[in-house]
Amino acid sequence: MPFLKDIARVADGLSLVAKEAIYRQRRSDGGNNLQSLIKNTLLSATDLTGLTKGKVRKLDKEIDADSAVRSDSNRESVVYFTDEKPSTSSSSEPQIECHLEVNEVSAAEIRDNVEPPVQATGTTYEGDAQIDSISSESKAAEVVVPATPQMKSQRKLRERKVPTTSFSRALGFAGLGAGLAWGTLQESAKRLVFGAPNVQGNQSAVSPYLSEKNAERLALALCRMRGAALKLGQMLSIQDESVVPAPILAALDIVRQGADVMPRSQLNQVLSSELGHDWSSKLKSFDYEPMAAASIGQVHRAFTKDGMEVAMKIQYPGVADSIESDIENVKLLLSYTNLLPEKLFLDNAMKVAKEELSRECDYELEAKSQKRFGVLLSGTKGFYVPVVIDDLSSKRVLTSELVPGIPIDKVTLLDQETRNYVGKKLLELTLMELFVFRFMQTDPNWSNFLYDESEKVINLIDFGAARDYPKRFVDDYLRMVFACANNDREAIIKLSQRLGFLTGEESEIMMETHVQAGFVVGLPFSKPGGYDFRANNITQSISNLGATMLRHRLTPPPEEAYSLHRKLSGAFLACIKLGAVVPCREILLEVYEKYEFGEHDSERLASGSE
Ligand SMILES: Nc1ncnc2c1ncn2[C@@H]1O[C@H](COP(=O)(O)OP(=O)(O)OP(=O)(O)O)[C@@H](O)[C@H]1O
Repeated sequence: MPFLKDIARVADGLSLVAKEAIYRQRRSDGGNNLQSLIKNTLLSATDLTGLTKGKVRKLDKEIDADSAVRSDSNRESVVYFTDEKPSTSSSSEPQIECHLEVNEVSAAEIRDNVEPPVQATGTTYEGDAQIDSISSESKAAEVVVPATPQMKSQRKLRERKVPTTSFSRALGFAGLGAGLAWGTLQESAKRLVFGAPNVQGNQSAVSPYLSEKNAERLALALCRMRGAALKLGQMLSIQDESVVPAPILAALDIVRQGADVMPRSQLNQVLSSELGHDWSSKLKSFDYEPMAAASIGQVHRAFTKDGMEVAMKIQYPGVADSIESDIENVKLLLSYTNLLPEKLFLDNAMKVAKEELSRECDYELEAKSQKRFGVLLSGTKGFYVPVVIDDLSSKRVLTSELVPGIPIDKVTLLDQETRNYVGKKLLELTLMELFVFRFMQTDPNWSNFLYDESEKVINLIDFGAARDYPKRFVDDYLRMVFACANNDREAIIKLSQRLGFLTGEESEIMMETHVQAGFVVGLPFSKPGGYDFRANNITQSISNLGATMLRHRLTPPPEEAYSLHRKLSGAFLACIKLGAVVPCREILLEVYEKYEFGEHDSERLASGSE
């Protein structure tokens, strides 16, 4: 009785709204607020379900959707500050002396000529359907996330306040839940009358919950909510269609086109409370048009008093305090949709996500990691970490030297030699982080690597997800990578048990699938000479095996694996995207030969010796 189930879902969604209303009523000091409460509740709910409100931003620069070229003729968003009149007002608005000076064109602006003006960030992983399409060099740049026709058009970015209180956020999720349920009911009714769409293998055809409209609802709500839910969505997007349904992946693509943008008043409030009311006195100019609207914060270009061009990452208010509840709300939504496979061990993934997100919201920690990476990589050719500007940074604002460069997906437009070089550097960096520093930036989002062609340098940004790995884990992990590279079945099983990927009680099919997955991952490292990432569809094979493992595994992966595998698969996907030819085995051997295994287990596995 799917129809009854849908009605139950609507009821669930509405009961979430009602629950919030009752909760709010209990907290309020009487019945006076009831009327406005009901009004606000309904407004918030319908606002999020309809998602038609909000001020559409008048961008200074228009996107040319095809060429992604932006016109820089109008820079009204840049505000200039003078020495004479530092802002001392108690209001959050900075003192504005004059507008509209014309900046010199900087390297970063040149870079922006190949980027949309407000760049959404997010984990730019591709599902297998897209990886499939990379079969030749010429196709390397054409990979796109599948989007429904409705979604393909560029979404107009909206200027909308971030819901900051836990109440308004919970209400947002409740509204979304009700909206999704209502959408499901509508879709079910449509199907009753017109019949279900007959698209083979398309999950949206199977479940009315996954209609295109609902996916769009979900995406736009995430864009408004921002924060943990959005980040979680990005994390989920690493999964392919066998795990996360295609319409949801397509919805996440909308999200990547740009989260909503904070209105100026909210932005000024954050800047004042974080850097003091005189924040503008430390700057020559500040561009209110964000360079990027990310999940946790938005990034603005500015010039310091001494003329350094900087990127200021400003956190959306409230997101740090609502991680826990946001994730619980997402979990509720997911479980009531009943869409994700049980063996995803969602609870574990959510727990890890909570920890990662709280770290990512702490920009002081990120600044520390950024500085640490700066030191670690200072002697390594080909990489640069921008300097942190301490007196313009705090727990919720992070200011760094602005660095030029194009993100990895744009490097695909450059020649083969350059793509090989960038692919090689990315793989070197990944192995160095894990096996040399034991400290890794675990967010492989392509726009976190900005390639500066003139210097042949990859500028590294975004260290929010940087973390240490214990020596013992890294020791065994290196042994396992080596076992995979050498097709050593026994060692793979032994190490997988030691690392906690297997319990030893698994079925034959699970064991075999696990070993096969190890062989596939080890393939690029298995033979000397350049490995051509265009030649084999690693991710397709892994995904097929992964689907089997999801059905048969007995234990969730060790905690370290979530971030590590995200990063490692990101490095592979980047090489695939680049269509690069990379001497992977040589890179691994160099690391392996210099590696000093810990005392706890000095045994080198037989497969480890060359
Ligand atoms: N120092 C910098 N120089 C140049 N561009 C920068 C710099 N810092 C940030 N950006 C731009 O802002 C975008 C977002 O920055 P960043 O990745 O640090 O934010 P985030 O909130 O961590 O994003 P995410 O949603 O990926 O976690 C980057 O992709 C890049 O385009």
